[in-house]
Amino acid sequence: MVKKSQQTSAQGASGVIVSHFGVAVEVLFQNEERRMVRVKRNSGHVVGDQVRVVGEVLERLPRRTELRRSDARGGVHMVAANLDVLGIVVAPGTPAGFLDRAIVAARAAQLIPFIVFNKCDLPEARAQSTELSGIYAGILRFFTLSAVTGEGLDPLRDYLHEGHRGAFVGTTGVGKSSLLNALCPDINLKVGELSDDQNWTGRHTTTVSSLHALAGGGELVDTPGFRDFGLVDISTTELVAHFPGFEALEQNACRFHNCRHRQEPGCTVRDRVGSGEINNDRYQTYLALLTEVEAIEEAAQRRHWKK
Ligand SMILES: Nc1nc2c(ncn2[C@@H]2O[C@H](COP(=O)(O)OP(=O)(O)OP(=O)(O)O)[C@@H](O)[C@H]2O)c(=O)[nH]1
Ligand SMILES: [Zn+2]
Repeated sequence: MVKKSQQTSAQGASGVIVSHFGVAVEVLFQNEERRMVRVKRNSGHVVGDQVRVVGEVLERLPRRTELRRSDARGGVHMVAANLDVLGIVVAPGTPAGFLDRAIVAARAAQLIPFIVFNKCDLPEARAQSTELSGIYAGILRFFTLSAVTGEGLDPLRDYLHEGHRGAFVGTTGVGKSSLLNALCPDINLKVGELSDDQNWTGRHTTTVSSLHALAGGGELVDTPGFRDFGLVDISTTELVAHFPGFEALEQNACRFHNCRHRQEPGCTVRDRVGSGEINNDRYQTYLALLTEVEAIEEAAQRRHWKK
């Protein structure tokens, strides 16, 4: 009997990268087989990459989406490929502005964002979750839950079971790990098993990132290196195109195609704020964020000119 993976070895067998150990990746093949394949450090492969394996050579197939992060020194790193959705996790006390930025960044990366308001068991959670769901629940999926007590987890499970592949982002301490553990109980177990394999993982087991299939459908990517880092900075163009609250705006609604919706004549956004169709609070939040993003862009330009 020739195994299916051997039959297809000439053209290569295709699969998806489900774990990354720095010097090796684990590939899950279409026939459900799993195998480790060595890669060069910084080879550019990430979890979620669709690959073809010929012998020991990995060929990466084109990506649908890319999730990237920036580090403290402004470097940009790829986190995961081919995600569909991005769960933006907040909890009581999350700084205002984080949500809008994260939503814009997700949409710019062609991921569908959804919001998880975690720690709803805390007494101070109620007022803030009501306020945020009032703003966002009409715009995107909004889940209020507690990763610790399990309250409110089922609607999120159902959403993921629709077949989405996603990951969670959020500031430190909002409960991303707790949420992953609650949704995929096998997560700790898996990491433990793999770290016994010293030949492949060596000292680098702590940086492993992995893709987990949920029993009822859907997949979640655990991205340990992502926890403390922000999403890649957004540009003014992305902000204008993706700000939550401006969804109903048709393309080229304003007189100028590159309208920033501030002072420009013929600005449909300002008209709609005037008529109440666009919420004024949302508009003011947009203007504040626009000013901030412009300042970041100008500072980057100045650094560029000095070089
Ligand atoms: N009360 C309450 N506490 C929670 C909940 N979820 C997480 N926590 C607590 O919040 C703290 C941080 O949780 P983590 O899951 O480590 O948060 P994280 O977002 O992964 O944090 P980083 O790894 O630093 O980014 C822990 O003490 C958790 O026990 C929740 O639903 N309710
Ligand atoms: Zn405008």
